[in-house]
Amino acid sequence: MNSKVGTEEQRLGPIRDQIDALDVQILALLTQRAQAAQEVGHIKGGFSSPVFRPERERQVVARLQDINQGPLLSDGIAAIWREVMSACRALEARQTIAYLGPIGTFSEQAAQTYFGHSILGLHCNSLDEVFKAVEKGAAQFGVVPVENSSEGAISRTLDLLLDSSMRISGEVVLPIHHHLLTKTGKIDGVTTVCAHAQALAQCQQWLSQHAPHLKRQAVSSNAEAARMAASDSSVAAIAGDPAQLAYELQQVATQVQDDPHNRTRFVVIGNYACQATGQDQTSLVLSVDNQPGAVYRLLEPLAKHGVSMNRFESRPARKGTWEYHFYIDVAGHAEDVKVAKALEELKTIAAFYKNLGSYPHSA
Ligand SMILES: C=C(O[C@@H]1C=C(C(=O)O)C=C[C@H]1O)C(=O)O
Repeated sequence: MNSKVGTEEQRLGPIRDQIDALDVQILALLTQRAQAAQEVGHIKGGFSSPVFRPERERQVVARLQDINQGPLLSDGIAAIWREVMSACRALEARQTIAYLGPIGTFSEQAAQTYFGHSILGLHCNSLDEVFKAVEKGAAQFGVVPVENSSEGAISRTLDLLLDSSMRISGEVVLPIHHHLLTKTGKIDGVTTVCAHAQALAQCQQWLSQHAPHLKRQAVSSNAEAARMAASDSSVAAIAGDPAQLAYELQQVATQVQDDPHNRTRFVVIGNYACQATGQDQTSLVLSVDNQPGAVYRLLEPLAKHGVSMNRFESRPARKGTWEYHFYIDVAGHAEDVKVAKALEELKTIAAFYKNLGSYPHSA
């Protein structure tokens, strides 16, 4: 039979029938999966154990990516199962996730990318509020930005991580593309460009070159800037796709961030201690006495035990002296043998030592 015979509709018809039949089978299997998740929920309920197990979800996805033979791509498998697990998890108990609001922030996108869409979002006005919401139990987890590839560390998050009792249980990296947005897509009559201070900094060269006459005003979030632009025709916002969609704005200019590869790393904070997956990272805060060679000695145990360092960041200790806290991410879980040995030695060397948590590393 010549498969090229017939009109487009005639040829698509049987394939669509096949897809419809497959969807019914997928739904039947998803229903069984959801029932199994409900059973897990009942058992966990009896033991009062946590609903969300990031390391288990990581393993579910990794195993499927491993056996996948295509044509679905690995990213596609991750995206599909993220939502499947999110919906199944919500049957155990819908998780409340705190992040910097309002609707349309990159933090919201990060939360949805990490937890899927079957969550309750708790919109906070500041990073401090996100930490408070999780600390007092109003949310099970929070999602906060920790570093940007153009602008470096989000210092408020680093300070809050140091002071709070929350631990890190996950991370998610998002590409950050900013647009210049107004209600009409035109710039006439606009006098002020609003955005979060971080976004203004990430777009400063573009603004100086293309819109030097606009007054730059920092506001609490890019989404807040978008909300303002939607109601005030003298305001343009710098914000991303989620905010543009949420506030029905038009692009005056697309991708105005100075670095086309601009990315932000977010961490998931909560009370949960992740078990090892074999692909983990551990975040530490350390300080040393102000002596020659102190930082060198601090890093020696890592080198000695073959533990690689993924990040090294310093931040003033805020004591009025020239002392610093070092935020160090190392590869591996704190319970991996070589990491455990290195950390034991680090503890004896460091003037201050805090383990922020071990969690599945986002590749
Ligand atoms: C089903 C479980 O609970 C949650 C849902 C999961 C899923 O749908 O695969 C996996 C881990 C948990 O976040 C479990 O703990 O196994």
